[in-house]
Amino acid sequence: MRERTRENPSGVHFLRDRSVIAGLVRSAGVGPGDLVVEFGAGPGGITAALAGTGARVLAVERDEAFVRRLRRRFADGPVRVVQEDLRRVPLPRRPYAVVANLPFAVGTAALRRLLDGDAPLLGADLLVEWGFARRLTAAVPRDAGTAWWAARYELRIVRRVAPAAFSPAPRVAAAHLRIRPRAVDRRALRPLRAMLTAAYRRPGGTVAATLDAVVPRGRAHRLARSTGISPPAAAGTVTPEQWLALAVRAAAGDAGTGTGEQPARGRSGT
Ligand SMILES: C[S@@+](CC[C@H](N)C(=O)[O-])C[C@H]1O[C@@H](n2cnc3c(N)ncnc32)[C@H](O)[C@@H]1O
Repeated sequence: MRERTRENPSGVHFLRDRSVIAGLVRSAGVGPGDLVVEFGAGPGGITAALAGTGARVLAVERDEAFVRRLRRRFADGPVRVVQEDLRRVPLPRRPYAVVANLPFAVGTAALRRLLDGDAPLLGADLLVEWGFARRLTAAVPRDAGTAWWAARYELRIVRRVAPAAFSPAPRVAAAHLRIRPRAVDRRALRPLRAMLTAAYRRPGGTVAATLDAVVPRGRAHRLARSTGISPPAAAGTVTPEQWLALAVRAAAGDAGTGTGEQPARGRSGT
C-alpha cells in the first residue's frame, strides 16, 4: 500500500503482522521447484517467508536502498533481486506465482500487468487497498476491464487486514486478494472480449441485443437461453461468469447452431 502523509512521506506501509505474511505464503502454496515473483519486496519480510518455502523468488523492488539491503540479506538464498519498476519488469516465461503487499498507488497497474495479457500466471496472493478489492470482486464489475479479469480469473477476498498489521498504519484497511486462473477454452476469448465490449458500451441494452453484436443474426436468443440467461435481461446485470459461459457456448457452437459461432463481421468490437 502507498499513502503519503506528513508522518510517512514515502507513503510505504510495511507489513509487520506475521500471521498475515504466513497467510499470504500459505495461500500461494509454493514450494521447492516453484517460481514466485514478489512485487515491491521492500526490506524483505515477505521475501524471507517465501524463500523459506524452498521456492525460487524473483524479488522486484524499485528503491535502490531496499535493493542493496535485499541483496545483502539474501546473498546466499534462492532469491534473485532485480531493481525494476513492477509496471515494466520483464515477467518470467515459465509458470509463476505472485505474492505482494502492493504499493497502493500501483494496484491497478500491477493487475493490468498480471491479468490483461496471456502470462503463465499460476495465481496471485496480494494485499491491496480494501475498497479496491471490493470493486474487483463485485458480482457485476463496473467496467469492462475488471469484467475481463473477473471472467478469466477467480478473484476472491480471503480476509480483511486491519491497518494495525502495517507500520506505519495506513488510514484504510487492506484485503488479502486471491487470484486464480479459470480454465478457459482459448477459443472463447475473442467472443468474450466482444461481448464485454458491447455490454459495457450499452449496459441498459438487453442481453439479446448485446449478443446480436457478436453472433450471427438470429442466434442471440437461443444462445442466451442455452445458458439459462433471459434474453430481455439488461446486459448490465450479467456477471463475468455468465459472459464467460455465453462466450464458451458461442465458441463451441453448441447453442443449436452446429458450428462455432462466428463474430458478426464488423460488429464485434474486438
Ligand atoms: C507497501 S511496501 C511493501 C514492502 C514489503 N514487501 C512489505 O510488505 O513490508 C511497497 C514496496 O514497493 C516498492 N515500490 C513502490 N512502487 C514500486 C514500483 N513501481 N515498482 C517496484 N517497486 C515499487 C516500495 O519501494 C516498497 O518497498
